[in-house]
Amino acid sequence: MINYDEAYANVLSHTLDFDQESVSLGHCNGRILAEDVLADRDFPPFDRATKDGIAISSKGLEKGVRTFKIEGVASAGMPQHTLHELHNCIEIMTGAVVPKNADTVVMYEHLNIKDGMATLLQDVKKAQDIHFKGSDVVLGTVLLPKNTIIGPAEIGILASVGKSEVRVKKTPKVCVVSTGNELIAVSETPLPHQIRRSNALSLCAALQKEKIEATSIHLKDEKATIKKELSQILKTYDVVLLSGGVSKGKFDFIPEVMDSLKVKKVFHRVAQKPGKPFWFGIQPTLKTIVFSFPGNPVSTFANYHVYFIPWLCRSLGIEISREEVVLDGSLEVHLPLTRFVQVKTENKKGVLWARPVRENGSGDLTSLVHSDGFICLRPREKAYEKGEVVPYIPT
Ligand SMILES: Nc1nc2c(c(=O)[nH]1)N[C@H]1C(S)=C(S)[C@@H](COP(=O)(O)OP(=O)(O)OC[C@H]3O[C@@H](n4cnc5c(N)ncnc54)[C@H](O)[C@@H]3O)O[C@H]1N2
Ligand code: MOO
Repeated sequence: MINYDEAYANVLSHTLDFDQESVSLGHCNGRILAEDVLADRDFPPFDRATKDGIAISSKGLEKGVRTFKIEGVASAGMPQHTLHELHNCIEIMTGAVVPKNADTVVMYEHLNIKDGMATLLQDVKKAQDIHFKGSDVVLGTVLLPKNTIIGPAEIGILASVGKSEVRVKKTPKVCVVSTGNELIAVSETPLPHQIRRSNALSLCAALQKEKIEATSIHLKDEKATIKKELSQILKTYDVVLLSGGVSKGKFDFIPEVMDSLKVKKVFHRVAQKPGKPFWFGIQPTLKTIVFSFPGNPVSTFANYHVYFIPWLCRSLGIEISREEVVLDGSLEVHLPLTRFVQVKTENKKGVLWARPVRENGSGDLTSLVHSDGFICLRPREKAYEKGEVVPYIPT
C-alpha cells in the first residue's frame, strides 16, 4: 500500500494532453483557452469622451477663452468631428470620439449654456475627461494568455476583439461506471436489501461543473458482463471513473477485470481514509486512464476531488488550486493513514476557519451536504489542534 503523496504524484504523472476545438463565444464559459488572445486594436481604439459636455481645445484656454460657441454635437457611434475654431466647442456625449483639434472635455455640470454659447463655470485642466487611445493597452498586447479559464470577464474581452469562435482545450470523454447488485435506478422502489444508486449521479454533476458531459453506465457484479462492457468503454473514452467493486469482497471484480483488459495497474490501495481501496491505472495502447474509486459514497466523492480534479487541471494546463484553512477543532490522526475530514468553512474576520462536520463514516452520504470540502491531515503522532493551518480541498 502506498501513501497519499505517492498516490497523488503517480496520478499527476499520468496526465493526458487534450486536443483543441473551436466553440462559439456563447458556449465557451468555463472552458480553457487554447490560444493567446491579442488586442486587435488599441484599447480604447480612439480618444473617448468620459463625460457628457463639450470638447474644446486647450489652446483656446491658454489664450483666455472662457465662453465657446457651440459648433455641433458629437454622440457615441458618430465618426470623428473636427473642431474648426479655438473659441468654438463641440457638444460631446460619453463614448463619442473626441473631435480633431480638441483635447479637453468639460462636463455639463461645470458649464452654463445659453443661446448656443457654453461658458466655463470653473477651472479646467488640459486633457481632462478623456480616455486616451491605447492608454489601457496597445494593439498586439496579450490580453488573455493560453490556458486562461474563460469566465464572464474573459468573455467580454473575447467579444471586444471579435472572437465569435474561440479555440479552447477539448475536455476528456468521460464514462462514469457504477457497479453493484444492490443498486437500483433512482426511479425504482428499493426492496429492503437494495439501495438507489447515487454515486454516478453525483459524479456526473461534479463533472458538469468542469464542463464535462459524461456518459453513465451501471453494471451488475458479473465478471463477464463487466469485462465485456469495460472492454468497449476503454476503447471509446479517454477516462473511466468507476465506483465500487475494488476492495476485497468476493464480488469485487474490478482489479481482476482491469488486469485481463491489459489496463496497467499504477497502484491499488492508498494509506488514506476514506478511499483506501482506490485503484488507478492506464491502458497504455488506448491511452485510457482509469480511476476506480471505492464504492462508499464519501470515498468516491473524496477521491474524485482529491485526485481526479488535480489530474484534470494538470491535463488541461491550468493551475491546481492549493487552499489552506485554519482548523476549528482538534483531531487525532492515527498512523499510517492520511485522513480527509469533511469540514464546513466559515470566514471569520478574514480568516477561513474549518469546522469538522458530524459524520458517520464513508457510507454516510447525508453528511456531504453539510460540508463544503475536505481537510487533508497527514498521519502523525501528535493530535491536530485548533488554530493549525491545514490543506483544504473544496468540493
Ligand atoms: N476486507 C475488507 N473489506 C473492505 C475493505 C478492506 O480493506 N478490506 N475496505 C473497505 C473500504 S475502506 C471501502 S471504501 C469499501 C469499498 O468497497 P468497494 O469499492 O468494493 O465498493 P462496494 O463494496 O461495491 O460498495 C461499498 C458500499 O458503497 C455502496 N455503493 C457502491 N456504489 C454505490 C453507488 N453507485 N451509489 C450508492 N452507494 C454505492 C455499496 O452499496 C456498499 O455499501 O470496502 C470496505 N471493505
Ligand atoms: O475507503 Mo473506505 O472509505 O475508508 O470506507
